[in-house]
Amino acid sequence: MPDLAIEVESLHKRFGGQPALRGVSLRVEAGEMVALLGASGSGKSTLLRHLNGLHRADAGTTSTVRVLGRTVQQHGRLARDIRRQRAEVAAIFQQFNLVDRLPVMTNVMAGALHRLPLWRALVRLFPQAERERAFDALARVGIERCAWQRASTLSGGQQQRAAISRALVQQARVILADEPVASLDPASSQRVMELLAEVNRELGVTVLVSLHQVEHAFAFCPRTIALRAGEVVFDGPTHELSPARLRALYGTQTDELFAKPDASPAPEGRPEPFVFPQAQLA
Ligand SMILES: Nc1ncnc2c1ncn2[C@@H]1O[C@H](COP(=O)(O)OP(=O)(O)OP(=O)(O)O)[C@@H](O)[C@H]1O
Repeated sequence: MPDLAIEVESLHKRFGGQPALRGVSLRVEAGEMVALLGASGSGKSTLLRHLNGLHRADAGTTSTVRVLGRTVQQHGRLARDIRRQRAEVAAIFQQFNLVDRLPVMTNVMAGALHRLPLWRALVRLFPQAERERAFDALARVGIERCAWQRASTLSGGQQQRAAISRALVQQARVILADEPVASLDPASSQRVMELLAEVNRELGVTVLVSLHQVEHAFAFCPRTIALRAGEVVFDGPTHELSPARLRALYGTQTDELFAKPDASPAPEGRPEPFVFPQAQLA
């Protein structure tokens, strides 16, 4: 296994002439859990989408992306074996992770498609071993009872947990999670972040998770990379991101990075979500 899971060198991306990423460079070691923090429009999704080749960097730049030691793209050209590379990299989005009309189990087993012969994949005929793997993965995230429900009947938090189980079935070595908790209530957000941290800690999966809100970075990610207007403005231990430092980095956008206080209590047996004291922001 390579020491570096993710290497980005001088990544540039423009949309319609407007820069979205301006020379981003970063490295993530295998086994790290890193938060990608930034206010709306700072370039988090755009960066993540370059890591699995869903976006191509600007042609004519020296932009380079390597994941798990293999080149994903260079100078705006995708690697020829990009599909094979994606097999080891799972993407979890804010929503629309699942095919609504299919059972949860089928959605989760889709993580195994890259291991199946084409004819089995086409008719979705999954061997028993893959079914068992999928069931174990659902049990790990605590939604095995939903296995045969349509995906559309799951709550937002359960859908994210199903997406994590699919990543487990995929046997991904890197998880790129793009604001996976942005549309969830505090308790569900906490659970989804706990699960990502557990997968990182217990299975050694590298996790790069983009977050709007700094509280989750403090609670779950030892390291944070912060973006502002397409540039890395901080890369270091999360605990060094004091409110004063955030204020210096983000100015009037700082408030966007903190959760609004929530009156509803956390469910029994779960810790209260971390809330950074708002007073310190002033
Ligand atoms: N497909 C696209 N076409 C045109 N502009 C885009 C596209 N995707 C992103 N952008 C622009 O690039 C910039 C960065 O957007 P991006 O979605 O990466 O930010 P973000 O940090 O993920 O924001 P959010 O937290 O709101 O999701 C923004 O100005 C956005 O409008």
